[in-house]
Amino acid sequence: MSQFLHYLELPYLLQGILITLQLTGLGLLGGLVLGFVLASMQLSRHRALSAVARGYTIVFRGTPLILQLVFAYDALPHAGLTLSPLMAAGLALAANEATFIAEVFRSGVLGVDKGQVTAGQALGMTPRVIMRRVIAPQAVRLMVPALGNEAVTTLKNSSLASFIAVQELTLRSTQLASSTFDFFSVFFASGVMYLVLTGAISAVQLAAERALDLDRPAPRSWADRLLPLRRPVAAPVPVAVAAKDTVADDEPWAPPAPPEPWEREARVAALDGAPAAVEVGNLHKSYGEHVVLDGLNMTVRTGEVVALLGPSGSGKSTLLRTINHLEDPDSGAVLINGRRLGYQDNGKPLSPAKIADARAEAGVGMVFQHFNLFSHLTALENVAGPLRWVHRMPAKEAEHRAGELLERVGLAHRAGALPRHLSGGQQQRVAIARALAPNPRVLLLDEPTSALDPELVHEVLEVIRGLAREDGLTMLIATHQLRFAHEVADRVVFISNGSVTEEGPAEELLTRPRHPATARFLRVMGAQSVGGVA
Ligand SMILES: Nc1ncnc2c1ncn2[C@@H]1O[C@H](COP(=O)(O)OP(=O)(O)OP(=O)(O)O)[C@@H](O)[C@H]1O
Repeated sequence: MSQFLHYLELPYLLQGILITLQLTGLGLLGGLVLGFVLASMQLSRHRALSAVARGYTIVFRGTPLILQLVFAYDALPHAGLTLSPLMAAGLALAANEATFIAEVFRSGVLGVDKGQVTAGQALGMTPRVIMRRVIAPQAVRLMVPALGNEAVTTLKNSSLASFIAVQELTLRSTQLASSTFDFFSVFFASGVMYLVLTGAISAVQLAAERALDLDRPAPRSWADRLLPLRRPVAAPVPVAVAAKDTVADDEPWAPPAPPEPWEREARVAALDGAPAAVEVGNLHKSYGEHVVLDGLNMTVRTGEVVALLGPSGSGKSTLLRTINHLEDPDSGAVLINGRRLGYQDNGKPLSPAKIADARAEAGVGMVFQHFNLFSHLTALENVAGPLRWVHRMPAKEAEHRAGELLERVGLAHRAGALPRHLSGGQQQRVAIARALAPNPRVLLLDEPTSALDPELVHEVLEVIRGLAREDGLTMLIATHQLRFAHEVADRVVFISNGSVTEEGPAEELLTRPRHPATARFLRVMGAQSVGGVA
């Protein structure tokens, strides 16, 4: 036992630990830098870069590290690069680790929900802003456990450097054991030293995971306070505001009646002669052989609310995404307030960064079926963030506007909540507030209630109804809610087989369809909804 304790504090072995740590640091830092480059190349749109990175990965992941160590130490001098044993081992470790770390980076980036990236694009964020504000913060959280693992692996792999005579802990332990013949005590002490080192890495990993944990409770001890990156807790909100979100049990919700004929007439008169906000001309879009939009034409006037109906798979989402240039059309044109989004004046497509700016300028807001909120941000940050990052609004002003909009959708009391702590209806209301924040001229809503439980549908419809009736916002809404379309829409456009089958005033089309396909659709959908349309 005394020998074991003696070895634990023997300077010869302690210096070995120092060299092990240097080697691990070289391997890990080099691996992180090279891994980042490799992951970026693999994720790049340029096939040549991606192919080079994959080739590198195949070679360095598919050959033993020990061969790579020997190569770096013995073969590189023939190519004119002579390195010390420590540097050669560090280089080999870094080159090998990089392939695994690149996979960690890549899976972290790919692990972020694609819907959030689409939402970022729709909000006018450039690819760089999306990477920095949406993907990276979430990818880092996904990557920490795997990176901790890689750090431990690098530390253990550093022992292979003994093959090229690097004086690290394993080599020194072997030398000591050979000279003292006290194999058990020496290797036991060496094992304990490795355990302390890997334990320290695990502790750092756990601390990082905790620091990045969005659900971390408020700090209770001084140690908690040392951890940075805590999410701010929203200030309590007056009960009067909080009460807005709840519906009393004894007050059953009933859908409001459709507008009176005079109300409809007043709206028709108000819209008469209004300029076109969205013009879609001869739009074609196919996915491979599958033709989704086949020469579709339609117009939405400023201030008009148009309900887009059609069977499942008829291309409603594709149309909305193409209007906002989230999809490239194969041919045809989309004009937003008279301007073609996504193209230069000479007809050439804009770069992704320029498209993002054009989107922000065009003022098209979008609400998605699955909400697509940024899951690492609170409700308030979801609304305020894009105002700061895209529209350069000062933080205080952005938060103030976000607070107002959350109050408007009845969610001021949930401003500090993460999306996963909100119900589906609440998430969709936050998504609507986020889309409204930059004051869009046109709002596209892609089946905003179809992912919601039936009892949550009305709270979202109430908000949209308010936008149509009180704010006079131009809206194009893909929906299966016939009663809602009847009540809110000025006009209904029915699409099937990639083009407009029938369109007309909501009242007329929903109650007296002319085309058999529309009549069939309304019969099926009407039978599914309680009470049908009327
Ligand atoms: N990225 C894609 N790649 C291949 N096919 C796609 C893609 N996006 C949509 N589609 C196909 O295009 C067709 C139209 O899809 P879209 O989502 O636009 O229909 P929809 O009318 O919105 O349907 P739903 O009412 O069910 O949401 C579908 O057959 C769908 O499978």
